[in-house]
Amino acid sequence: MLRRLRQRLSAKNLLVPSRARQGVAKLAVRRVGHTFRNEVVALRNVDIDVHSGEFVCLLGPSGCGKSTLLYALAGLVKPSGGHISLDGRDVTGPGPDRVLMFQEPALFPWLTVRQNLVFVLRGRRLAKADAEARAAAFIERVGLHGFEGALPHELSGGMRMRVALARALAMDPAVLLMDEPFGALDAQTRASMHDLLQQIWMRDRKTVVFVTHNIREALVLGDRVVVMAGRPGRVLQDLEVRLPRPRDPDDEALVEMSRRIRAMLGRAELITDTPPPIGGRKEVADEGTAPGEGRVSGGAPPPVGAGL
Ligand SMILES: Nc1ncnc2c1ncn2[C@@H]1O[C@H](COP(=O)(O)OP(=O)(O)OP(=O)(O)O)[C@@H](O)[C@H]1O
Repeated sequence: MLRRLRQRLSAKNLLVPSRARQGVAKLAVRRVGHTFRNEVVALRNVDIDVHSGEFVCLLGPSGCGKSTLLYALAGLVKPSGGHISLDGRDVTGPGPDRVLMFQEPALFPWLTVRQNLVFVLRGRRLAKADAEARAAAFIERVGLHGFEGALPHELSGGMRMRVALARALAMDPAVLLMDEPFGALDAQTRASMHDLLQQIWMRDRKTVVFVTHNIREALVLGDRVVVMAGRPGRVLQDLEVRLPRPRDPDDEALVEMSRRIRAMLGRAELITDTPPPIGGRKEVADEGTAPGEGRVSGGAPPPVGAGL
């Protein structure tokens, strides 16, 4: 009882509403809205600032507009309202300052690990020797030393994702945009990718926007977790995670935080413009809990007394 209370109190101090920060944001999202085919309101009035060196997770159930927002940041979707700027310049399309990573590593199957990296670096006009050296450094960084000559089909799913991460980092974008990149990996491989990404981020402090529907993944990785809800897609809360790194998904405070976010999402389910789609939808997962526990599904009653 006392332990639970202590957990709750510490989670309350470690997960707080984000404060407005001084200085120009690296990425500024202002009143962004997007409607598909004049009928699906994927985003409404979204305001987010991402500062240099921040790791921001966009968290929410399927269909709440996370990917639409990420693609708008990438310049692949032109929002129907509002605007987005990067380093003070309007985002009007894709550019080399942003690299987007998907669940699929999207490697060239006929090229080796080294060649996959060198190819994109040469495409960015790096001299051959520089591209080779940079590729070698980033292959080492993701723990694939010794696999430079391997073809993608000779690697496991986790190793292929490491190659995709090495390639994205080697391009040195101003912002790395990640769309559920570890969603297709098994739990153990995903945990090792979380460790790797945390380790790399602690060293490089790259600006990252990471989409997920997994609450613990967001809390393990994010400096901030922007909690979104659907129908229409909107920001519910922008939270700062004050847990020290590296983070453990089974840390008691983190588990308590995930309960609070799940409760918040449960309450938001009851406040929507339109009914949920027929046939249900992907739930927000709170990994590490027993089956059925820790998930938000359509219309679930909100847990009591877990408000932020
Ligand atoms: N090209 C499109 N045309 C029409 N509607 C779309 C299109 N892309 C997305 N939508 C709709 O916009 C809404 C937001 O979709 P989006 O993919 O951004 O959500 P999401 O939160 O990323 O979901 P998921 O986690 O399942 O990827 C959904 O209702 C979706 O059906």
